[in-house]
Parts: sequence; structure tokens; C-alpha cells
Amino acid sequence: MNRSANDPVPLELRAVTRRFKTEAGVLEVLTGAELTLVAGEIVALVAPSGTGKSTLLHLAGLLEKPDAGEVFFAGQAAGTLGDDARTAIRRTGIGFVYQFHHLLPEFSAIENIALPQMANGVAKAAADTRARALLADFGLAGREDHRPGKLSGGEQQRVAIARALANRPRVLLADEPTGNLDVVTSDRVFAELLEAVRGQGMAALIATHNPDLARRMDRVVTLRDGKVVSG
Ligand SMILES: Nc1ncnc2c1ncn2[C@@H]1O[C@H](COP(=O)(O)OP(=O)(O)OP(=O)(O)O)[C@@H](O)[C@H]1O
Repeated sequence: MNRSANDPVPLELRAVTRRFKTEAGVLEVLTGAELTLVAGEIVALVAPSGTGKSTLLHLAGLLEKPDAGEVFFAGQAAGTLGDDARTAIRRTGIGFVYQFHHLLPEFSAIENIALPQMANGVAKAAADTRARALLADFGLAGREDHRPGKLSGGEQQRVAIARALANRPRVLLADEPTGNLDVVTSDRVFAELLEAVRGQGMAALIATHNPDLARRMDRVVTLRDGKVVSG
């Protein structure tokens, strides 16, 4: 995808704070986190369990709102938007990949990738064509009509990644995208993910516990005392 130098910054978190009330008191998870993702940049988020990686991804993905600070998507302050506008950004501008694939079990691989496009107004024939091409990119030609239950773990995760890329989002957010796979499959699927993200010129933030995978990204950040710092 061609993005020009004048395009707005895909994703920016400014002074983002998030706290949770727990029985033990208030838990300050993010305390003024700052992060900028430029177009074409793939950032690894590597931090110990419980430090707030998923929380940060949920805020970046407009799934939750910060208690203070602001998330900017393509230069637009998300806090100023209503729920419909936030949902529209999530549907068209952001691709999500989780540790578990969350594919729709009753639908085939091709339908799982075509449906989010059709929800965005793409005609079925065009959505199917793109889904087919993505499946081929991920080595799944011939598996189009298989339901997720008939696919291996690696194949399921490839379909989930293809689904996240289907609408050509500006930003990809991933939480341990290959954390559920064996080492060899994880390595292969991860390489395919990076290639696809680079090919589309997207910005990506990918949480992983795996330092080998993190090294293959453009830079590594971590969370310390609720703030994003270089990893
Ligand atoms: N809705 C919530 N209510 C209360 N506490 C929460 C909530 N969501 C997250 N937390 C707490 O916030 C902290 C950060 O959670 P988060 O899931 O972001 O961590 P993480 O770094 O992604 O961990 P992991 O690597 O284990 O997935 C944890 O202590 C968690 O228990």
C-alpha cells in the first residue's frame, strides 16, 4: 500500500493513564505512557507478565478508553469521537491478532476473511477474491472451504492474520500472535506475518514474550512503572 510522507502518524499514545480498582486498592497500570508508531514501522512490545501489555493494546485499539491522556489514530484524537466513529476506525483502520485465533467456527476460512470486508461494504465477489489471494499468500491455497476446526493450529493462526489484514488497515495490533504454536510453526508464521505487514506498509505493535521474535522487528519497547521505554 502506498502511503505518502504527508500521511498522518498512524498511531500515537500521549500521556496515557489507566488504572483499575481492585480489592487491594487502585492498581496504576499505565501512568503516562507515550508511544508513536510511524507508517511502516514494526514495534515489539516485550515486558513481564502483568505490566500492562494487553491494557496498552486495548487502549491503542480503541477497545477501551484511557483514564487520562489521549490516543490519536491517523492524527485524530480518539477521545473526541463517539462510539460509532470509534467502531468504524476499529473495523477499517485497525487489524487485531490474538494468541488464540477467534475465528468463527461455523464459517469457512474464506468466509472468515471475506466477512469483515463485506461488513465494510465490499461486494462478496471482491471480498472472496481478496480472501483467496491472502490465503494463497499464507500458503493456504486449497484450504479455502475448510472450517477452522479442520485446520491445524498454525493454519488457523494464518487465517486469523489474513483476516486482520483483509481490510488493509493502517495499524496492526497483535498480542502474542504465535504464542500458541510450537517453536518451528511460530517461527514460520511470524516470518509470514512480518512479510505481510511490511508488504502493506502498515504500522504494527506486536506483544511477545519471545526475544528472538522481538529482534526481528524494527525496535523493541518495554513497560516500566507504567511507561513505555526502549527495550
Ligand atoms: N479489567 C481489569 N480490572 C482489574 N485489573 C485489571 C483489569 N485488566 C487488567 N488488570 C490488571 O492490570 C495489570 C496489567 O494487566 P495486562 O493484562 O495488561 O498485563 P500483561 O502485561 O498483558 O500480562 P500478560 O503478559 O500476563 O498477558 C494486571 O495486574 C491485571 O491483573
